[in-house]
Amino acid sequence: MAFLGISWTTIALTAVAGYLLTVIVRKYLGYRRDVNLLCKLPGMETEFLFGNSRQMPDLCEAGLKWMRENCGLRPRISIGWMGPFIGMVNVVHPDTVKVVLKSSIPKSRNVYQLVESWLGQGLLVSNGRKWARSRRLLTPAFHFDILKQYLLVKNNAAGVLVNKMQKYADEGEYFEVFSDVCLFSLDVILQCAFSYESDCQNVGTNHPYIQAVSELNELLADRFFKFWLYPDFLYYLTSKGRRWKRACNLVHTVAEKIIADRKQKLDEERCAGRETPCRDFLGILLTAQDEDGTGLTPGEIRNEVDTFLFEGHDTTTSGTSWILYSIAKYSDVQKKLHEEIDQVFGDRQSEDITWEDLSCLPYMTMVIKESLRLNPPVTFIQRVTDEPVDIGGFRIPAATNINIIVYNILNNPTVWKNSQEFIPERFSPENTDARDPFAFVPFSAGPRNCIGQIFAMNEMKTVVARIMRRFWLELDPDHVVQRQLGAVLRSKNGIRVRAVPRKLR
Ligand code: HEM
Repeated sequence: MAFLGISWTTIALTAVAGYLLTVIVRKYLGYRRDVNLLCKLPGMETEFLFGNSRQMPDLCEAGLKWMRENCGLRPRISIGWMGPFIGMVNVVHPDTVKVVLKSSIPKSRNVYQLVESWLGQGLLVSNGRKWARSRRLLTPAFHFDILKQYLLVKNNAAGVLVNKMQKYADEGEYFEVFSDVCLFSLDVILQCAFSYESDCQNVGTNHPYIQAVSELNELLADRFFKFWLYPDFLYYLTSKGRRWKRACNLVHTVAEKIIADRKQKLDEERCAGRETPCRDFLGILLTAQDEDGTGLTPGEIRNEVDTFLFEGHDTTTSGTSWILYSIAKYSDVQKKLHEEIDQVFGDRQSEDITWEDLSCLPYMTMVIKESLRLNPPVTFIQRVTDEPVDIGGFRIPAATNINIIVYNILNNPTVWKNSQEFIPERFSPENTDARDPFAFVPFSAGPRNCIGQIFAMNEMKTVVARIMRRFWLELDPDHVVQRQLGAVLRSKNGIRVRAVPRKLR
């Protein structure tokens, strides 16, 4: 069969080829239009084929300096190119950050997919309706009444840390802060999230569950900067990918067992008519329900428990460690802190921090905020536009990655005068009032802000107050601390301090 002498097969193939060509041309024109829009943004010179991807000197002090310098040159918005084709918009000023954080622009798959095999579609990773439902069901777990009862856990865990520090102090030794603070934070979150008494502060890093979590953190930081290992199927072919899988399995098995045990207990209580309202995080997760009575599935509960463990442990470790570092570095700040603590404690014997104490520590709160500003645990957040959006006077096309560079926002020299100086008074009420709230975003802001912000602030205040009650901290003068970017901001070579009992000074 033929039409005007041309076979139907030829006609069909020509039509398909024409259609494909049209699609390709339209895609290309769309791509050119988007690139032209992005090219209007200020940016650094690019390198052939590599774009700007090879220009950051390192992930330590030199890299941070480079980030600050670039922010000084382009203090609102800029474009960076990963290779020749992928444009990334960087927002570093309250005016531009605000547009992104206040919106519902979703999280980018690029970065968050790396943790999906561990955390699943938990609160940190999910988007849209799934995220909104989880956020609504989980918010009651952070009600003040619940946070109040966590204070006992935090005090007990801080007591273990302080006693450890006492031993170092008795021997007059400098010790590395980060690892002990990490065990403390893990102890707190394991008890609060899982009701899991791990004794990890005494067992140390040998506990299999703790080893697996710290291995996952280490592997995540390593993979984060190796974008060629982003596809899971490639990563799992490597030995690190196989280690990641093993560690994920172990963490999931432990979490599932704890959840099952707790569920069984709840069922038994219910059958025996001894049911009491659930006041803790895991209990709330197990009993949370939508209006139609649907609760979270076992998989969803595990994802949330894993999410809170991850978000609630490494971040507070980083935050607390950098606070202790700043206190040890600035002796005038430390003196003022001691004065405030002494006033709050009066002649009380107990070293426990009460709920009321937490709101009577204004200077400590300023010190914590200033430390979070200079050394934010989370340095970077990523979103991807789902439709065109206007930011800072520029049209940003759909499907563009937006980097909210938290570190640069908090160190932006056009927003923070003498930005590299440690000045807690920046956060006094009179200095805060005039500042745009989106200038200070260590916990992010807007609908996807940190749900654990108050939990974290309470934890940091409690442990720092307990340490300040007993000790004077000094930095090891022979140890130069090197900051390092990763899943959180940590120290490449640790933070070494000496704790001197205050009564001996
Ligand atoms: C100093 C400590 C902390 C800092 C600096 C911090 C910072 C942040 C930041 C910047 C985000 C936004 C991340 C993004 O958009 O990708 C976030 C989200 C989140 N944080 Fe925190 N965080 C801290 C402690 C905690 C704690 C203790 C918990 C839990 C107990 C927690 C749970 C979460 C969760 C679940 C999210 C996702 C919220 C959502 O998307 O709805 N964080 N945190």
